Parts: sequence; structure tokens; C-alpha cells
Amino acid sequence: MFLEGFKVESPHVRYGAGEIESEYRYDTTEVAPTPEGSWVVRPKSVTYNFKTSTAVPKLGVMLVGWGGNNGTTLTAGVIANKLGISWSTKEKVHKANYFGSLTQASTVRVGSYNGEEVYAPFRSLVPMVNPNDIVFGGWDISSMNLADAMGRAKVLDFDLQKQLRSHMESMVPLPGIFNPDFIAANQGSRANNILKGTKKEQVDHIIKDIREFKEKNKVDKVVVLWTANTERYSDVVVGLNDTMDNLLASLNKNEAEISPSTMYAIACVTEGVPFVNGSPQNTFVPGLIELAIKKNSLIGGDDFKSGQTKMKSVLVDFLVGAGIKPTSIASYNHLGNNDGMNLSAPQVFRSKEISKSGVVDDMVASNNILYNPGEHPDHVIVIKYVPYVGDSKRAMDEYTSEIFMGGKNTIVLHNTCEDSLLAAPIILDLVLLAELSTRIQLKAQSQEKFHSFHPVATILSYLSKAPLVPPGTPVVNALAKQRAMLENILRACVGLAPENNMILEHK
Ligand SMILES: NC(=O)c1ccc[n+]([C@@H]2O[C@H](COP(=O)([O-])OP(=O)(O)OC[C@H]3O[C@@H](n4cnc5c(N)ncnc54)[C@H](O)[C@@H]3O)[C@@H](O)[C@H]2O)c1
Ligand SMILES: O=P([O-])([O-])O[C@@H]1[C@@H](O)[C@H](O)[C@@H](O)[C@H](O)[C@@H]1O
Repeated sequence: MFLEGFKVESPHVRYGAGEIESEYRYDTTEVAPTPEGSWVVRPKSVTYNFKTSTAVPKLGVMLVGWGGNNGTTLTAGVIANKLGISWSTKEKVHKANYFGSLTQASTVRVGSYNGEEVYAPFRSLVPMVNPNDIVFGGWDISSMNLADAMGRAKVLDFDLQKQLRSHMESMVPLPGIFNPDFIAANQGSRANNILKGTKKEQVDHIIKDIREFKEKNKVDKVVVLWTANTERYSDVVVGLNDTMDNLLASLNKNEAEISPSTMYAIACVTEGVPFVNGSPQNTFVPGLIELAIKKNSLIGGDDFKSGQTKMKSVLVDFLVGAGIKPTSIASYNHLGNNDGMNLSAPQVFRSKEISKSGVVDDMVASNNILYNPGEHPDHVIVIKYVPYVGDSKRAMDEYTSEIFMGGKNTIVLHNTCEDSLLAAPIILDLVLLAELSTRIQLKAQSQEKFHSFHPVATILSYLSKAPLVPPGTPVVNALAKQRAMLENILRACVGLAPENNMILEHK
């Protein structure tokens, strides 16, 4: 059974004129040692109050790297959905959709009726921005308009592109912050649309761009998301970017090691605009994180979890959860888009290798029956640039595991990940959930005042290969746990208990 929408009827939730208030009992546990040296697990309940503003804003999304494969594909996809465009290919007539978006195309179980399971759209849990209403803008170091850039990307069917051209050719990216030292040299040829001036002047210009975009488009809120090229890691140096004060001082001194992505992030955090990093570089150096916390301005990332790694965060979780021991993981892929060309530079590839490698760490660490402390599977990442395949990335994986009584199991996968068609809906979810989370306030009943979530938005972890977490917070990569966390937090906003899948009434 399927409901398009629902309201919760409960003494623990109130749907007011401007907000939804809920009272939620958070049941968890605490583990403690006993005087005898053993351990006990104590159930613990904390009552939280949530307030979710139902003032859904007119949202502006400014993409860094707007003219890229992901940026053009997302913009085109939203326009196509808004206009209800259909297009023909040799297979059939296609209709615009948001497949691949958790918020727009997945459902949640809300209960059962007469023995039948009842589901509703994920987006119906709490009021969210309708993606069709988003106003797009952004920056790119290439001046190409979005219609021509969509053609350059070679992602969307031509009949669809033809119908979209007139809606996109007037969209021209703003000049971007460019530093050739941080990306591959092969990107220099497209850099004809770059900001001049000192680093501080460029950051101030980005702030001005955001303000002008907001005013011109009469949007209530802006979210900025980085979908530009992967950068090499920035050196984290004491005195340079290790603290907020040092980072801002380094910016004022025009220090070379402050990357473009960190500069955009400084601009956004200074302006109180959410900034999400869709690439693997360490944009969020310690000084930037300190600045975001001080300003209570949302930051999130890193690196969209779109295909090969998303599959890995499911498969390894399944294997380890089943008591099977992955001992070697070889992940190879080739692709032929501009991202792949940029990643062909070793210092840039290293950023991606780090984010793609770390995704199994939490699952391995969860099972000391299989792994001794510090033991982990062999894990290699290979990415090759093969122009002919374009955006149609081909991922090939081999997972070898130890099974019962000395046996071995080997799983081989071939996964054609249409990179941008997988990433675009993930970008959509990132900006929608980033906006939503800024409308949620919470407090434990022992606390006096409501407050926002921590500005380092772990709520976005389902969408990231390398989830950014507040210092001292555990990193969770297992996809099922990440999705459950997100769903259960939104369920709590309307006073619903976590989905426990027990279905005791039928046991
Ligand atoms: N499935 C996926 O596509 C996927 C998954 C995870 C991460 N990513 C990351 O997303 C990013 C974008 O992917 P893509 O396929 O769209 O790449 P792309 O190369 O097609 O687009 C990147 C765009 O950013 C622009 N750019 C580069 N530096 C810039 C700067 N400093 N300021 C403004 N614009 C800048 C480039 O001109 C280009 O138009 C890459 O870093 C990629 O690693 C993609
Ligand atoms: O998300 P995922 O499929 O594991 O990883 C992908 C890589 O395999 C690909 O080489 C890269 O170009 C994409 O940006 C993305 O990061």
C-alpha cells in the first residue's frame, strides 16, 4: 500500500502554523566497565524535543564547477522535470524523472494496514524544497554557457539536449577562483573565466556574487556546492591553516597554499551559506572547520558516493555482517570524461584514492572475530583515463574473502556507472538535505535552549564517500546504517520511532 503523504497523530507531535514540534524518546546504550574488570551495557533514554520550520524557502543553488558534466546534467535534469519534458531514443520515449535521488525517488515504511505494509515517499516525512523550484547559478573557470557545456559533457540524449538548449544557453557561469597548482595541468586550456586580484579580494568577490545572485533571483536561501575539479590535498601546516585565525591571516597574506575550494568555503561560511564539498580534497582544513563552528554555518562532504564506492559500502557491510572475511579488494575503473582527465594527474588522483580507500574502515573495525586489531583487507584503487568511454565509467571489482573451514569466495563485479547520471541526483539530495537540516532545531530535555545540528553535517554522510564528521565523532560508511540514521532522524522530527523492522505483531 502506498500513501502520497501522511500526518502523524500522536500526543508527541504538533503540526503548528510555522513548525512541527515533536517529543522523541531517544533510546540508546552506554557501555561501562565494572569494578571486577568486566563490562556492562546499560540502556539509556534521553528525551529530545525537535522543532522543524515548515517555511520551505525558495532555494537558490550555486554550483562551483557549474559548467561541468555534473553541473550541466543536474541543471538540465531539473529543467526537464519542471517542464515535464519527454524525449525519444531508439529504445522508447523517456519521461523526465528523479531516479537515483533518495529524497525524490525512495520510500519509507510508515506501518501496516490489514496485514499489508504501507509506504510513503521519503520526501513526505518533513516538508522539503521541491527540486523543480530550485534556481541554479554558479561559477566555472570555463566561460562556456550551460547549453554548450551540456553538449560538451555528452551525457544526455541528443533529443533531450535539443529541447533544453533554449532554456540553458542564457545560463553563463560566473568567473571562478583558479589556481593551476591544485588541479591537473591539462585543465589549463579551459580556464578562460577566472577571477583576478588577491586571494582576499577573490573571496570578497565570491561573497558579492552570492549576495547579487540572491537579490537578482529573489531566493530566500542559497546553498553552495562544489562540483568542480578534484584538487590535490592542501598541506595542513601549523601557522598556515591549522586554526581559524591562522587561516584568515594566511588568506590576507595571499598564501599560495590556500586552495580555491577552501577560499570558496571561507566565503560561504563567512556569509552563513551552507557549503557542501562533492570532491575528495581536504577543503575543510582545521582552520575552516573552526571557522564554520564559530559561525555555526553548515559544511558537509566529502566526495559524492555515487557508484563503485557506494556498491562497496553495501557489499563489504553485507560480507562482514554475515561473518565472511574480505581479505582483498581490487577496485579498478576507467572513464573518459574531464574528471577522468583531471584525475590522470598523480597528485590529484591521490585525493580520490584516499576517499575511495577509507570506505571499508568502519566495517572492518566492527568485527574483531574476523580481524585482529589493526588487520585489514588488501585494498587497491586504480583509475585510468580512457577518452572513448566518456562519462560512462566502467568499474571492475574483485572481492576475495575467507569463508568456512579454509574456503575462499571471490566476487567479481562489472558496473557501468554513468558518472554524471548517478551523481546529479546525489547533488540534488545534498542541497535539499543541507537546506532542510538548517530548518531543524533540537534540544535534550536537560538543555535549556533549542539549537541547530552541529555545523559539520554528518546527516549528509549517506551521500559522501568520506563523510566529514565533527572532531571525535565516529565515521560510519556502511550505506544501510547511513540511510537508517537519516530516515530515523527525520522520523524523530515527526515523533516516529526508528524503523526497527521487527514486525513483532506478526511474529
Ligand atoms: N559520479 C561522479 O561524477 C562523481 C562522483 C564523486 C565525485 N565526483 C567529483 O565531482 C567533481 C565534478 O565532476 P564532473 O564529472 O562534473 O567534472 P567536470 O570536470 O566535468 O566538471 C568540473 C568543472 O569544474 C570547473 N572548475 C574546475 N576548477 C574550478 C574552480 N576552481 N572554480 C570553478 N570551476 C572550476 C571545470 O571547468 C569544469 O567545468 C569532480 O571533482 C569529481 O571527482 C564526481
Ligand atoms: O563514486 P565512485 O564511483 O566510487 O567513484 C568515482 C570514481 O570511480 C571515478 O573515477 C571518478 O571520476 C568519480 O569522480 C567518482 O569518484
